[in-house]
Parts: sequence; C-alpha cells; structure tokens
Amino acid sequence: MQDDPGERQSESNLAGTLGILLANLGTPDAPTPAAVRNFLAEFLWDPRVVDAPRWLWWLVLHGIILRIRPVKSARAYRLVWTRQGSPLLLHARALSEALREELSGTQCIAMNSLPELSPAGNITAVIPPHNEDGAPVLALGMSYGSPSIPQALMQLRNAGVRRLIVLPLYPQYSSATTGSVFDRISRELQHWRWIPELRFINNYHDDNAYIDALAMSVLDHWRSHERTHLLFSFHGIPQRHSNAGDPYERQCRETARRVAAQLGLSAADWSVSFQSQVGREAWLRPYTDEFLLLQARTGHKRITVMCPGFAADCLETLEEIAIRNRNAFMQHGGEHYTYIPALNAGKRHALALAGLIRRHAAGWMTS
Ligand SMILES: C=CC1=C(C)c2cc3[nH]c(cc4nc(cc5[nH]c(cc1n2)c(C)c5CCC(=O)O)C(CCC(=O)O)=C4C)c(C)c3C=C
Ligand SMILES: [Fe+2]
Ligand SMILES: [Fe+2]
Repeated sequence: MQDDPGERQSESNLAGTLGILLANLGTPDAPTPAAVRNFLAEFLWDPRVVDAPRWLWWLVLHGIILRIRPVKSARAYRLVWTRQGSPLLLHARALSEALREELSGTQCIAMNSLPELSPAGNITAVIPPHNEDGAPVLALGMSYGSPSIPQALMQLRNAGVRRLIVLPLYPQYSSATTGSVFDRISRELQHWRWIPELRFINNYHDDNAYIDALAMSVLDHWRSHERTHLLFSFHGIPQRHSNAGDPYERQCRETARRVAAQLGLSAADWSVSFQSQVGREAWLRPYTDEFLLLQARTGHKRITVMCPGFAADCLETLEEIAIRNRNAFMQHGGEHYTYIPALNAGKRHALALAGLIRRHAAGWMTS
C-alpha cells in the first residue's frame, strides 16, 4: 500500500484538484527489434488483447511471435518514425497540450462547495487548488510502454488530484482497448490508500463535436484534394469479440453513418472497413486491404480514406493506410488515393474533447 501525499495535506487542500488522465495504447521507445519486442511482449500478453489460454499463448508468444514480429514491425516503424520519436506519442502529447490550453479557463469546484455539502447550497465558490489558476491537471498515460498509466496516475496524485476523469482516446468502446485502460487503472489503484473520486468516459463515438470535427476534416481535405468515394477504415477486432457482445462494430458503423450524413453523402458515396487484423481467426469484415484491392480492380478506382477510430496518427494509419495500402491500391488498378490525417492536436479535436470532459465533470468544474 502506498501512502498518499493527500493524507498529509492541510484541510484547505481537501478541496482537491481535478485531474484528467488521457490514456492511449502506447508505442515502442525506438524503432528497433529490441524495443518493439519489449512493447509487444507487454501488449500481446494482455488477456483483453489476446484471450487464448495462458499457457498455450505463452508458448506461442515467446516461442514464435516475439521471435518474428519485432523485426518485421520495426521495419514498418522506421518508415514513420520522426526525429522526435514515435508519431503516436508526439501527436498524443501535442493533443494533451492543446486540451490543457482549451481547459485553462476552467476551474474546479472545491469538494466542500458541492451543493450537497454546502450549507448555503451555493455552488459558485471556487477555491483554486494546487495548480495556480485552478484549472484541471492533465497527464498522459499509455496502457503499454511509457509514459505508463501508473506514472501518469502518480503525477496526478503528486499534484493533489482527488477527483479524476479518465478519458481513453478511443472514440469507440472495445474491450481490447478501453477495457484495458480500465484494468490498468484499477490494478494500480489497488495499491493506493486514498482512492480518488473517479469518472471513466466509456466512449464518444456519437458525440456531436467529435462527429463535427471529423466531417470538417473531410471538407478541409477535399478543398485541396479531389472529392471521391470515402472509406472509413477502423482498427479491427476478432469477430468473436463482437459476437460476445462487444459494442465496437456497432459504434464504428454509427460514427461513419453520422459523419456521412453530416457531409450529405449518399449510400453509394461511402463504405466502412476494418484494418490491421492479426492472426488466423476471423476479424470484423470487410478487411480494409481486401476491400481496397477489390475497389482498385473492379470498383471505385478513386478513393479517400479516413480512420476515425484513431485519435492520433500512428503506425496503423501512417504505414498501413497511407503507405502500404496506398501502394497496393495503385499497383492493382487504382487511380487516385489520399489519406485524411487523424484529428491529432487540431483545434476542433481539442474543443470536442474539452466539451466531453466538461460534461463528465458536471458538479466538479465551472467555466
Ligand atoms: C493481436 C490483437 C490486437 C487487437 C485485438 C488490437 C486491437 C486494437 N488496436 C488498436 C489500436 C492500435 N493498435 C496498434 C498497434 C498494434 N496492434 C496490434 C494487435 C492488436 N490490436 C499489434 C500487434 C500492434 C503493433 C504493431 C504491429 O506489430 O503491427 C496501434 C499503433 C501503435 C503505434 O506504436 O503506433 C494502435 C493505435 C485499436 C483501436 C484496437 C481495437 C479496437
Ligand atoms: Fe492494434
Ligand atoms: Fe499493424
């Protein structure tokens, strides 16, 4: 059990700062086989990601996968790696900064001024907590690799956070991603003496401002690129997860439907597909790579692709969609292929996430 600095704080600090934990998947520390191996060993051992029987999976993972995949994946990572490191981490850090900026005019309501606690029933009293301007404190934590979720939680705890909103940067809920964030947090909090108040954002697949930001990013793109058939490509999950009640596929399709409706597209103008499948079992269909080859040969030879499930560009969008699938599409008869970047640290994205946080902080914040 870890002692909590909060326990040693004065009465006035019981007000407690509001903390925001932005969570994402994680990425290797370097585009090398050794670093990718470390990352994959942690990631692929998570039973939410691969739910095969443990002893069998341990043998397959360590005996086969971790001997082959790190070399292949490191090669792919090298194609998108930047001077400042992994694109996923760079974009997530920039988004976190943009969100901090967006929330900087917002103040926490002190715990002891909540309506039910205030004798006067007055909720306007605002006591600035530890950070100077009273704005929430943000930390970025990854489910695998670093900065880790435990590191982010520690940062928030050291800043005096007593109320915590967790925002997994996955617009569509899936057990493999959002569920893993929850597991990682609850595992860490088992060691804390004083657990903070906690709100967990489950998904935001149909949030108006998120849909709006996506639709505007398409329009922005089409201002300087040809307007073509629009493909919404989402990361896949095993079909089995979907059959067992994971709402992911339904939420992906709803996001796409809402964006298409906002753009005024007819049914023939857009499609949905699922990318990045791993292993031999059936994943959600249609597969993005197969769908694109079919289009290149006999369907829409001019295509625009976006990946609304990725809050930040990463290996799966930059290497798989913008490079690998593009090359295959063009080599098999395709004529035009462009990729619309993820929302990343864009103003509309930060605004959408800030709105989401404000709504989930009802009673905890004032603007
Ligand atoms: C093996 C099972 C996997 C499941 C299930 C899965 C679901 C899933 N993943 C994301 C988002 C990302 N995945 C990323 C990389 C990645 N994913 C898998 C496997 C599964 N993903 C692997 C093995 C890898 C590593 C790269 C590789 O070797 O191909 C990333 C990018 C990380 C980066 O460093 O850039 C993201 C983001 C979602 C949203 C999802 C389910 C909905
Ligand atoms: Fe993945
Ligand atoms: Fe991949």
